[in-house]
Amino acid sequence: MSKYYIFDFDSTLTKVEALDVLAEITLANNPKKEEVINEIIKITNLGIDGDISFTQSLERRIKLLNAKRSDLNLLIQELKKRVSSSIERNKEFFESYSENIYVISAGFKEFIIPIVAEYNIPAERVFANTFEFSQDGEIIGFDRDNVLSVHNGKIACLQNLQLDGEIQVIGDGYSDYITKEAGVADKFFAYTENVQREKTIKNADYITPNLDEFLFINDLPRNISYPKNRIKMLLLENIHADAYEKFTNDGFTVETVGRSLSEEELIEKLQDVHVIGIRSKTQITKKVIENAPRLLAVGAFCIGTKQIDLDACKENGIVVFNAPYSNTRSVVELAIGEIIMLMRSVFQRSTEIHNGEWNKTAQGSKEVRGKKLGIVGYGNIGKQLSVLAEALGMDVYYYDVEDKLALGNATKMNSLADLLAISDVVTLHVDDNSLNRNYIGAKEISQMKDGAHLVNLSRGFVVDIPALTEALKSGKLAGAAVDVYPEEPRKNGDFYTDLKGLPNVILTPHVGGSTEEAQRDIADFVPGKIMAYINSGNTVDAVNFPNIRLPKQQNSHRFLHMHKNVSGVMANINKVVAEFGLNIVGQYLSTDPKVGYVITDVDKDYNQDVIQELKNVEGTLRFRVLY
Ligand SMILES: NC(=O)c1ccc[n+]([C@@H]2O[C@H](COP(=O)([O-])OP(=O)(O)OC[C@H]3O[C@@H](n4cnc5c(N)ncnc54)[C@H](O)[C@@H]3O)[C@@H](O)[C@H]2O)c1
Ligand SMILES: O=C(O)[C@H](O)COP(=O)(O)O
Repeated sequence: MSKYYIFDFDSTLTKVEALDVLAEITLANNPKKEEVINEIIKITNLGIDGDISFTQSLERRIKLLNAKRSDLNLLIQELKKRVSSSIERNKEFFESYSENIYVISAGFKEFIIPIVAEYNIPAERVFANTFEFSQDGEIIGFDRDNVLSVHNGKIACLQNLQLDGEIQVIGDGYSDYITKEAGVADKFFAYTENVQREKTIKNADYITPNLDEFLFINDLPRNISYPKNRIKMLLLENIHADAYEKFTNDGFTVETVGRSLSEEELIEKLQDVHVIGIRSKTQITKKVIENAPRLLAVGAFCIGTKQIDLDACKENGIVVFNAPYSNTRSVVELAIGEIIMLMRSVFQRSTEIHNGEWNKTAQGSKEVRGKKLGIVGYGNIGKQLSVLAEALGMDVYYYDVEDKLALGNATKMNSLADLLAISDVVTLHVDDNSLNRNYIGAKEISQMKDGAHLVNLSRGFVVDIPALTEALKSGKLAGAAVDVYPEEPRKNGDFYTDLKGLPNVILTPHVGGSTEEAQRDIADFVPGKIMAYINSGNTVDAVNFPNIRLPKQQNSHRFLHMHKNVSGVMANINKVVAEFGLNIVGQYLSTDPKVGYVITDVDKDYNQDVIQELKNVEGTLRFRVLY
């Protein structure tokens, strides 16, 4: 049986209502422009929702528009720029199915025909109103004999067409969904790419957030193999709103949760999730990974990735990304601030005055200039801190397990003990490697100068808290600043640490990287990496997977094959490809000792059975097709 696809024009094929755009043009120099445009939009919506008769809505708008024939040229130019994105990228469908596509609109042929002509829809398959012009070219009305100029005109139009086959109507408003109710359409698709109208959605057989989804449901030729709206993302722990916006703007479906989830909660939530975004609290364990059937990628919207079982991800073909640089400056600035606050006992003085006590004293209050700063861990944060601390006049010393080049005048120390012995302030910036558990304990503290200060902005488990508490109580250490704790709560609320109430101890709730700048930057960086992977297979900057930067896909289908790095897999993949006679236009491979990632670009025409055969290759972890 033939199928006919009946498209609405305004807000479906185009992002906008054409008469609203015409109003923008004709009222450009009118001082009451905003007022009139709002009135026109109000009338348009009343008509679309069926709250006033369509003829009434048309009459009222045309009067307010005050447009001329010459304005239509500008309108057409404008509308060409505002064709719906997913319509634009699926020209192939319109070209191959032209005979089955009709545009039925309560808009006007004068601007619809030139727009849809570019999509291979000829004028004879466009059903719409026509304007009436005065002798000097003013739009003064419309052809009232046209069925589309009256209420429920689309029903009459479809009846007159007498199409023999299944009729699918795609549109965004009342006049579209009513065709199904009237029995002249078999299916109604609510098109929500540009507007989401409650009533339209309620009356739909399917909701299609874009044309990709419509084409997917109908198994029609399309530009994207799998509609992005079907790819679900879950963002936890208050990830900056920019990330939500980036993903949704690209068409993905995104859910956000303001806190971290437990293992059980994660497993329940992840059943239909393709990408999860977390920060430092959420534990992505092996059990979570093994119970997340659709998971393709994990985004750590922070630096640390120890909360993620990277090996389990790798073994399941799940790619992990993080943001290694975005929040480093924020940590450094906090460290500098805390070092100064500690050495001046500012928090003690502040607490006293909050408690009603005036204690003006210089005792125990020192400048940082000329003092020795010991940086443990000379990585991205340690190095930046080194430069800033020197600018303040501090003598910088550092210790790192790796060979790290000294920046500025910093002095490299050969052992932790030597660094601890020389420093007035010791600041910890080691990575979240579990070997660093209790790295600074009673022994290390005893190696520090009497009256020194300790700052920990790295990970809570790096410092033995009972030992630190004891050293602060005994006066061995003059003060400490702690931002991270061995156990941190999943959400804001009650919290206890033994360090509570000790004088000259600055306690912050893991906010070293929590600045607007850092969070915004992370929300730009990580989604960029994730989308590059989901949309084109790139694994550049992945933390657990072979990194590969792929060339742009050119008129080809892309097979992404992740497999165990065991002998014979590549040979078997290429054997399958050869058996199916596929023409390879590009092939790229990257491996690490455990996994291989091979990307094969093939000509567009191929036997679909090859996909199952490639999935069956022994050692396959995951297989995706992109086009
Ligand atoms: N408080 C926060 O909000 C916050 C924000 C960002 C980063 N962090 C944490 O800060 C730490 C540093 O981050 P980074 O981006 O600079 O990491 P990085 O990986 O760039 O640098 C860490 C450095 O520590 C060194 N190192 C590791 N173990 C060591 C040891 N036992 N002794 C001496 N050196 C050792 C490494 O060789 C490396 O040079 C990480 O633990 C990170 O998770 C905390
Ligand atoms: O790993 C990090 O980047 C820091 O610990 C910050 O983590 P957060 O995003 O959970 O604050």
